[in-house]
Amino acid sequence: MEDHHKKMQSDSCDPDRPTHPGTFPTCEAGRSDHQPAERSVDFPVSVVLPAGGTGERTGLQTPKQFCLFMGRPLISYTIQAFERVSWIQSIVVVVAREHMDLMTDIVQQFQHTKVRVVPGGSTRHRSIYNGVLALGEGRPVADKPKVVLIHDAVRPFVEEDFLYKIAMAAKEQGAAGAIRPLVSTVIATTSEGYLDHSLERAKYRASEMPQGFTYDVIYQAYQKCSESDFEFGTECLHLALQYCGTNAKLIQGPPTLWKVTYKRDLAAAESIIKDTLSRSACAITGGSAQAVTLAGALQKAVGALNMELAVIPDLTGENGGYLLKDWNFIQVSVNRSCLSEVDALLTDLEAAKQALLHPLVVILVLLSGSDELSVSGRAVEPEAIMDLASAAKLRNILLYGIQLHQSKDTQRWERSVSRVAEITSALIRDRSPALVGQLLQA
Ligand SMILES: Nc1ccn([C@@H]2O[C@H](COP(=O)(O)OP(=O)(O)OP(=O)(O)O)[C@@H](O)[C@H]2O)c(=O)n1
Ligand SMILES: O=P(O)(O)OC[C@@H](O)[C@@H](O)[C@@H](O)CO
Repeated sequence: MEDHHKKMQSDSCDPDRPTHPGTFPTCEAGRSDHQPAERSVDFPVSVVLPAGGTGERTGLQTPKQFCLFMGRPLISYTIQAFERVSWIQSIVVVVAREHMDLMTDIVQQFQHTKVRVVPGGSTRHRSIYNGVLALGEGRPVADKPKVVLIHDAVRPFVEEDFLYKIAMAAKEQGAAGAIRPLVSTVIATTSEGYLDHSLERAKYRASEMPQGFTYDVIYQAYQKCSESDFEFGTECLHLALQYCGTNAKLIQGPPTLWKVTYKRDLAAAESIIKDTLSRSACAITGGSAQAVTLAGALQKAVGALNMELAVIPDLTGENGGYLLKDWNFIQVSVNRSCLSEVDALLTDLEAAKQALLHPLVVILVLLSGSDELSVSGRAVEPEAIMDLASAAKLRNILLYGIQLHQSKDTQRWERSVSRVAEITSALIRDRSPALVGQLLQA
């Protein structure tokens, strides 16, 4: 993680770790071909993302929702998780007044759609209420959402499937909420700090997010609740029951619904998202027999490292879809035009805008000692790769090089391919800035 944006305090979200550029997707995105089944929702659904807190429990100056993971703030991933859902019409992000400009910049920088930014309040409930009011103010009843999903902005790992369940239950029941089994037992303490009693854990659940409400229920609940509720309350479902007599439907959600609260959660979130980025890659061979053979061997070797490798000759026709599916590309080359092939790939990637939301990895795997290459007689100049990599970095693309040597000795060849696979996997997983532009030897 790293500190956000020029406007924020100069504070790294994780002073122990170097900051590095780049961005990454919402965890559930994985590959953008990971498209959940299209669902039809025949009523308008809007979202309120409370993001007006200070993140005090992280111990950082920068509020956790603005902490950067490879160049992109946490809240941008949460927004994307909702933006990708076709049946969600609008998203209201509620931030502290002093962060309104920052949040507007984030919306513009990462080209978020459907998003409105409104000022929060001194407590979470006040912020949520401001968001609910923003959904309805100045709009005729017909334009108000039927269902409002409320979700902490610091819970970036949310899937469409579960949002659908909550939205449908909220429509039917008036209110619905995510729950998870308790990990620890809940106890009550005496004023002197001794045990008063403990609750039977099996009878209780942790209330998580997202929650869903019909607009009328959540609006009325906030209209009727007390100042004490606004000041000290933490549970919207309770307000629906207390002030609207609406008993929320409770739905057990996946463990990924957890809330980023402490500093360790930031590290966990980054690790999960980096893992999502690293699960697949696309090898482009140019069609040459030697490159296809090498790519096939590489596909098998990275498969053993739990990475899925698609092998295609080029990115024309249907294969162009890979530009929008993947974030890791391996240009397998055996001839002297390898840098022009890489340059063409970089141009295609920039046109596809995949690097807007997260850093792309491009690895040139260069087979030297092959017939074509020996004919050209020219090895690739490391400086040329570095120059290309410097230009790519400006487009949020991390370019690396790996060179291996053709060998007729089967064992030596297999060892080389295995090393290429290990280096490739490490480069994709770590996205290290230090190795950008290097031509590593396998
Ligand atoms: N006045 C507030 C307080 C909190 N929140 C939001 O409510 C969500 C859950 O709250 P929490 O995890 O408590 O966030 P913080 O209040 O920022 O954390 P802390 O209590 O550690 O300061 C967060 O997205 C937070 O930004 C909000 O919109 N307005
Ligand atoms: O109390 P915090 O503001 O840290 O977090 C809010 C949580 O309490 C809330 O998200 C769930 O418990 C569901 O209401």
